[in-house]
Amino acid sequence: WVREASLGAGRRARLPPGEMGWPVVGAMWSFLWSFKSGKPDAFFGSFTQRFGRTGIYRAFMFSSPTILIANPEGCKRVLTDDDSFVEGWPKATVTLMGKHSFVNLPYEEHKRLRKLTAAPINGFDALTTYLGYIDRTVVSALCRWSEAGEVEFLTELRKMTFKIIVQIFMSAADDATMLALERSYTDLNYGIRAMAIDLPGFAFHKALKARKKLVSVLQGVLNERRAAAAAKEFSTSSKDMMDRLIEVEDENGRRLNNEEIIDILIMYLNAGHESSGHITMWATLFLQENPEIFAKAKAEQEEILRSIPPTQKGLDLRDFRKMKYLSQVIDETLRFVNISFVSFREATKDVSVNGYLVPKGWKVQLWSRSVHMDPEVYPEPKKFSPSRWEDYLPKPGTFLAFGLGTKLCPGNDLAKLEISVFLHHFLLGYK
Ligand code: HEM
Repeated sequence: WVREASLGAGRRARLPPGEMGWPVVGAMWSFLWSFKSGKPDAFFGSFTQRFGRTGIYRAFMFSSPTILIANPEGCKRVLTDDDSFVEGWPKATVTLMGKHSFVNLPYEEHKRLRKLTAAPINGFDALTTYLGYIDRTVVSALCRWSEAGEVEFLTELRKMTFKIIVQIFMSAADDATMLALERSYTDLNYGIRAMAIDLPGFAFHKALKARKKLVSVLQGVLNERRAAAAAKEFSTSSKDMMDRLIEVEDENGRRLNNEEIIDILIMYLNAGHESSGHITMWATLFLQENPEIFAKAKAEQEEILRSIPPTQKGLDLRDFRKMKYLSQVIDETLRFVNISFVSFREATKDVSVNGYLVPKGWKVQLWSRSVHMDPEVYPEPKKFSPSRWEDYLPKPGTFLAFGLGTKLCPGNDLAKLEISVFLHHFLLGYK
């Protein structure tokens, strides 16, 4: 009531339907309960049931009055309007990713660092450079697991995708560094969407400790790099992302300090392995569970293998771009699993979205999960059906697996390539 009353009667009347829930916790219990109890759609579904299919509601979450949006037009409007909306992630996310990471940067600084870091990850040339390493890492992982008897699939996949992203960002990381980083990321991730309660027993408390470890490991690597640069011990091999971040200057000649570089690395290394590992796992399971889809995907891989000239060693990037059906399997997995189920923003001014008021200073949550599960957008949404993507170009705002606008995931093509390489080998040689 306190939050809403301060808006005044005129603005209050234009708010979307909804309720602010319990004092202090707002809708957090019901949000956490629905995910913890394996019913992730129950939370948003309860708003639709109680307040109608407006696709835009008000609630109190993560200690802030919040507008929840789950319709394609509303999501597109917010994600593409950088004047009216800035990042609005919960306190736990910003603290754990770091105040200099992309979840908290001013517009111009974000633009500059994004340009510097996105180009060397995506695009034809960059991906061609990484393909060989990805292929070798996948093949050796599959061989190792098949000899190991029983392995924990997701854990191993996360190790595999982590190895790839570490190679891209800090090429020379040794095994001990890699292991130390990877263990800490597991704890860090439990705290990222949690409430920021720094008391023993809470996920955020454990995650803060993990962040400290990550900072200390990355600080060590960074110190070594700077020392080597000072001693002019330049490596003759090509620059990795850490080198680029050390060398970049803004228009005034200012370079990034250690704190800034570490926050950017913590964010990229995390974003660059968690989701890819999960999506690879789910895509593999869906293929295994659906023999017809498996057979069709396998036939496509065999066809592509047959089409490569005998002089060509292995598949190149063009061959991966020919994998139409496999790409549909991956898109359907992204839609169906919704690993990045919600994005967070904050309104910098009063804005009208879908005819309702989003008040200045309020948080905005964009529920891509609910857009992907809306039967009016995707008929029979709970059916895993790769063929729904055949000759289908999603309208803007209807497929948000990688986001939209200036924050669109810079690793989208890299992620799809990693998943495709894995599924290629899995389909042809394993079950
Ligand atoms: C299947 C795998 C992946 C999924 C589903 C995914 C999903 C997303 C989504 C939805 C966003 C937008 C968040 C927003 O709007 O606020 C995002 C941003 C981001 N992703 Fe990914 N991502 C994946 C893989 C990757 C990889 C491989 C990398 C690194 C190379 C990466 C790095 C990032 C970064 C740095 C951002 C922040 C971009 C910015 O703020 O400008 N992601 N990702």
